Amino acid sequence: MTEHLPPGPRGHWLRGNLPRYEADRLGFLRRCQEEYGDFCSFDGNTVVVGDPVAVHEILGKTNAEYLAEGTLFAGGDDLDEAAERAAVWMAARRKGSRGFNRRVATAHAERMIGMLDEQLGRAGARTVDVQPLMARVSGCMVADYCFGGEGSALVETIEAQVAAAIPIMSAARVLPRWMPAARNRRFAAARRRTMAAIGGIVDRRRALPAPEPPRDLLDVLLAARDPELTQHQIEEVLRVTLLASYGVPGTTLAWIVRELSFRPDIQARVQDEATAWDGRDTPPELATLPYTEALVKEILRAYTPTWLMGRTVREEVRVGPWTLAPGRQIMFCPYLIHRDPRWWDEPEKIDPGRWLGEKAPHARHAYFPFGAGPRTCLGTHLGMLQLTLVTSWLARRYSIAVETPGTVPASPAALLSPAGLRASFAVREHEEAGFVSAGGR
Ligand code: HEM
Repeated sequence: MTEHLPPGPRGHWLRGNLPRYEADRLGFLRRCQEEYGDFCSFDGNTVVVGDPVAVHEILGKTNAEYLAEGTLFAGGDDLDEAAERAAVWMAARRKGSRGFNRRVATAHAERMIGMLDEQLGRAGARTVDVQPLMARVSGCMVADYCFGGEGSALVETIEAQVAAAIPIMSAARVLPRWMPAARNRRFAAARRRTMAAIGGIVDRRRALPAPEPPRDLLDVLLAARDPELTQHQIEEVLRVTLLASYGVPGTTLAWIVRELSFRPDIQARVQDEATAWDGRDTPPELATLPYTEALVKEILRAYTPTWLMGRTVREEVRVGPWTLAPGRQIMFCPYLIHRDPRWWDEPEKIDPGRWLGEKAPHARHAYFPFGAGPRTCLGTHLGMLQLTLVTSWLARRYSIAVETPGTVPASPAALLSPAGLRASFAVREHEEAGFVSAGGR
């Protein structure tokens, strides 16, 4: 078959569409869709897909016709080498996914509210930047999930690696990894430190008797049998988990903070559910927080942290009416699909209630904050649990004062975050006693 790419804006003769994209990423993608429809060439190498059914099909064929390896906009990756990396990861992922079980998640849930209290306690009465604060909370949570109490020693190392990865992940012009650019060198050094820290914890834990039941993801990975996971597989599952979830729930929490303070009606309903729970030793069951969970789903719709995703074509494929050659990049924007009036009623309105009806509030495949297909998020259940419980506890225990909540712009970089959101968190008088848990106070 001959390649047949969709049309798209011509752009500058040398720099293509990058300058206009960089000036207003979401606006540019939206305008492309309005002008060219659901399939549009960003440049001669990257195709933007806006049709949710086509996106779902692409995600479903990942590892076969498409690869999740590779970075957005980057062309010329070695496809065989990327497919090899995908196969190694999938073998580790299959075994590692056993560590994402209900028992480990429940034990972790009992500790995570204490982590939120600790971080907010450090902020005291000061007005602080919400995004980094909540990123730290989510970093502490994932480190705890992976390593229990030992995780806290790793939080700053991971934070440094994420900081080194952001300029690479959010850039629209990608430099090959072998290029000795400062940002690539910083990333490589941070990655070496992360791997050394993870390897050290795995070695120490391996030398100890295995606890029953397993307390965290590392315990589960070390206990895997028939066959056992290799050291490399264990370290890969931990590395990918730490990086994939570092900051993603935190970004969502930052948007939730904004929404709770911006919308007293929503805050009141979340508080009602939170205060109906009278246990102080165990976190509430998710089933008792339907409105809070609906708010989390709604925020993940309207402010999807992973606002832009992509795949690399591995074999010649047909995408809608177009034919793409191996090596082409596909890009799709969950943010735009989640706000498209063809698939949603009143998509610009934040309405948790839309999730409380019998029927899904959207057209088929038009909601995918956790991705889909064989590379879907491993922490979907855990992420929902973390976000719902932390939101409930935030609304119950803290009075939040946000500076200018209505004017916070969405900043689409590596993640979609509320740029410049600042707030203070004061403990409500009747909540002074706080939550009592093993990992908390
Ligand atoms: C707000 C919460 C979260 C959101 C919105 C989210 C979203 C995502 C998305 C969109 C992907 C890419 C999926 C794809 O390419 O199809 C992903 C991958 C992943 N997520 Fe999450 N995530 C969240 C929380 C978590 C948590 C709490 C963990 C684990 C502790 C986690 C672990 C992972 C892993 C390991 C992958 C890589 C999967 C692979 O490549 O095979 N995520 N996540």
